[in-house]
Amino acid sequence: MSILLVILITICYYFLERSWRTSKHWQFIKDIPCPKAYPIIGTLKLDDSEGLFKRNRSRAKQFYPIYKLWSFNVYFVCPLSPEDIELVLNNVKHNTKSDVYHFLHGWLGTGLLTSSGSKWHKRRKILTPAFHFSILQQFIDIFNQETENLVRVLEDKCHESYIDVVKPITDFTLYLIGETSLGVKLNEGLSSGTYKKAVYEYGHNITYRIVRPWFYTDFVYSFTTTSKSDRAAIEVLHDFSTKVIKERKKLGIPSENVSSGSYSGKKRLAMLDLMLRAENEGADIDDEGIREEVDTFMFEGHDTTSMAICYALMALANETEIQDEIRREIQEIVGDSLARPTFSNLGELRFTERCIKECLRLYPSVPFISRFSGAEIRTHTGYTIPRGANINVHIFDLHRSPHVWNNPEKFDPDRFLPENVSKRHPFAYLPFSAGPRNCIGQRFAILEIKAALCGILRKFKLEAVDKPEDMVFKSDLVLRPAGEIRVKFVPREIK
Ligand code: HEM
Repeated sequence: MSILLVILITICYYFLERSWRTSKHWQFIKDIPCPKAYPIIGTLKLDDSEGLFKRNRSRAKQFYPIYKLWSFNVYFVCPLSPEDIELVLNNVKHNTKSDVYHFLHGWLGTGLLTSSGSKWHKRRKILTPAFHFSILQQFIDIFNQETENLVRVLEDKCHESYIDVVKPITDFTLYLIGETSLGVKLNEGLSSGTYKKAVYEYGHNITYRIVRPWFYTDFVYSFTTTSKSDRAAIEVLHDFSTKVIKERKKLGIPSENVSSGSYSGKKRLAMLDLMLRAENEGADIDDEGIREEVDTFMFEGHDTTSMAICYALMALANETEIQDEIRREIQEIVGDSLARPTFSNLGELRFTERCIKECLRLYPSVPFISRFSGAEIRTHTGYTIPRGANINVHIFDLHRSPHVWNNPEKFDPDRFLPENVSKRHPFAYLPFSAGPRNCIGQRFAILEIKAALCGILRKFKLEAVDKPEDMVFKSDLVLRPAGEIRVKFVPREIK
């Protein structure tokens, strides 16, 4: 019996391997370099999230400018040079997200981040006005108010030898996205702690699934304990977003105040209000669609900025001169009093902005994105990526590539002086991605990070506890640390 089973398995293996090796896809990608591969399982490694993060970094070093990964009949091509990445991101033909985004559908449905085709196009058109300059300007008071609340939380804890900044900063960014884009106070009655826990759980499970191609099919995956934990997380996440929408609806559908240049020519509204009014006016969005976008924006709008601020605090604690220079700029533009920065003050903080850009280079909150090629791509390195390929863009590797950046590990905000930017390839720096599917919230994010740094650096001197070279990351939906992000906060005398 067991001999028969071995023969059967061997025959299956033989035919699987043969059909993959003779497939059209393999003919295109076979010459693209790849790590050591075995029959059938290919380059498969059952890494945990820390291991996967580390392994991807060493693959990028070893295989610049391009490599592939494959296992069974699933494969990913990973271009690493700005020239090849531009071919992928700057072409509407490759606008569709790859197979791995499918793992987010249970939570985010097909909202703006995960949708494609005409659905994505219509939603992007509805939502773009929610990030207009005039809307951001209206948010400045909320940014300042929440920053003051955050500073109070840090003051309460600053006698300790360090603060793990992840919790207070994530609360800050979550409350901020709630109050601005969603128009709801998340710190009042809604339990954001369970929401954050569910986000971590879901992200963790995605890495587990990514490295196991036999779980790419929903049916097979649905029998796993990880899938059970996904379902529990989704229940919490959807319960939270449903309550947010309910809270907002209690305040009534936004009125039809006439003004120009916005969705259907009316007054500019923040994200959730805009969608509620769009639904009310018969636009192509229903309750389910609104929930998808609330889930998408609540996640994209808080976890990304939270990580950006946390790493910025850690990096600046290790760069005392640069920290002082930012403080001098804030003092000059906003003043040394407790005066709240205005919208235009924040715009004028040019050195601070260069530092934020440098933080996002070294610590891109979204370290990895992925696309589905809608047409053949002839790379600059002479390979052809076939139509229908999953293409991974590792932003983290691009930003730390010695082929692209001099002394890439060094913190140097001067890289973002206009004269230096103009010497670089436009796709060398992509914290917010680029092309038609770039980040819709990037101006919001920069403004938020500036407001937070302005409030914190005026009140505290940051001292290093964790060093950049000691940071251990894990593969997740955002650039998450494996442990804490520790910074010492020393109160300053403010005149
Ligand atoms: C430092 C902060 C942020 C970073 C680094 C960041 C980065 C990115 C990146 C790299 C993408 C492309 C994702 C992909 O192609 O799969 C993206 C898309 C997106 N981001 Fe952000 N993001 C940030 C903040 C925000 C904020 C504050 C919001 C909302 C308020 C937001 C909402 C979105 C949405 C909805 C998309 C999908 C856009 C589309 O496909 O049309 N992001 N972001």
